[in-house]
Amino acid sequence: MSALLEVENLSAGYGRVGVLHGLTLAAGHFGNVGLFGPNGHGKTTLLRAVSGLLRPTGGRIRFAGEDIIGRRPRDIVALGLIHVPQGNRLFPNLTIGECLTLGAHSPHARPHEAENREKVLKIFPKLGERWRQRVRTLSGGERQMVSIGTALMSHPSLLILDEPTLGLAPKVKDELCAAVLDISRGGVPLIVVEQDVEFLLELSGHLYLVNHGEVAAEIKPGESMDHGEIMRMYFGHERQP
Ligand SMILES: Nc1ncnc2c1ncn2[C@@H]1O[C@H](COP(=O)(O)OP(=O)(O)OP(=O)(O)O)[C@@H](O)[C@H]1O
Repeated sequence: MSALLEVENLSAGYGRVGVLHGLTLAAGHFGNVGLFGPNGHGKTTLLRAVSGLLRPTGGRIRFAGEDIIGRRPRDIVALGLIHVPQGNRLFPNLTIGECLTLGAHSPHARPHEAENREKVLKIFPKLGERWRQRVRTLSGGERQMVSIGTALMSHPSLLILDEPTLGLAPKVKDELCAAVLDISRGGVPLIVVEQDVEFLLELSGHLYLVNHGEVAAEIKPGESMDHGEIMRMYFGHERQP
């Protein structure tokens, strides 16, 4: 089966500082993909290049069979590749309802607005209960639900989540992880960056370790590496990142 997203020999960076050095990976052919690795080694840079927010200096990115390097982010969104970046990027004065409606703005998403709204409110019932509440008054966990809900309204064929549980309290994190698993069961393939490898293993059997701007290791479905083995690969010995 050919991959939905193919990244080949990708180089990218900021000014004269190179961050990605010939990174190659594929996603969307075995289901979900998990990315992990030390902080500052290029995961976010990779995702920004894939979604058109950063122009790579070399290599190829293909999505659904099309070369997407040089395309505008909004054209990449129109192809169904949706990226939820790290941190709070919502408009603070919009209500939850307005954010979700904005998510369905593109011509590709509009025909599916009602069906996607129903899905989002099933996954995150709280968003329906708080429909008219402004984003600036929401907790971190609730904002993350709005971000992911808005992305689902964009009718993704591949959804990228960059550290969706960053900075959340354990109980809220568990709720959000359960919602992400729910989304994946609904048939949308995911690429998820997370430091919590246990969660990534629950989500996917296909993981990439990104280190120094390259793929340092790939764990393919069926290789069934356990958490301890992955930690040894990561650190040379067993411990949490
Ligand atoms: N806008 C920017 N300008 C200059 N350097 C940047 C910029 N954004 C990121 N970098 C640098 O690029 C390198 C890779 O950062 P990146 O955010 O891709 O790493 P990461 O693996 O996603 O880390 P984390 O897990 O902490 O999010 C870091 O050294 C970072 O300081």
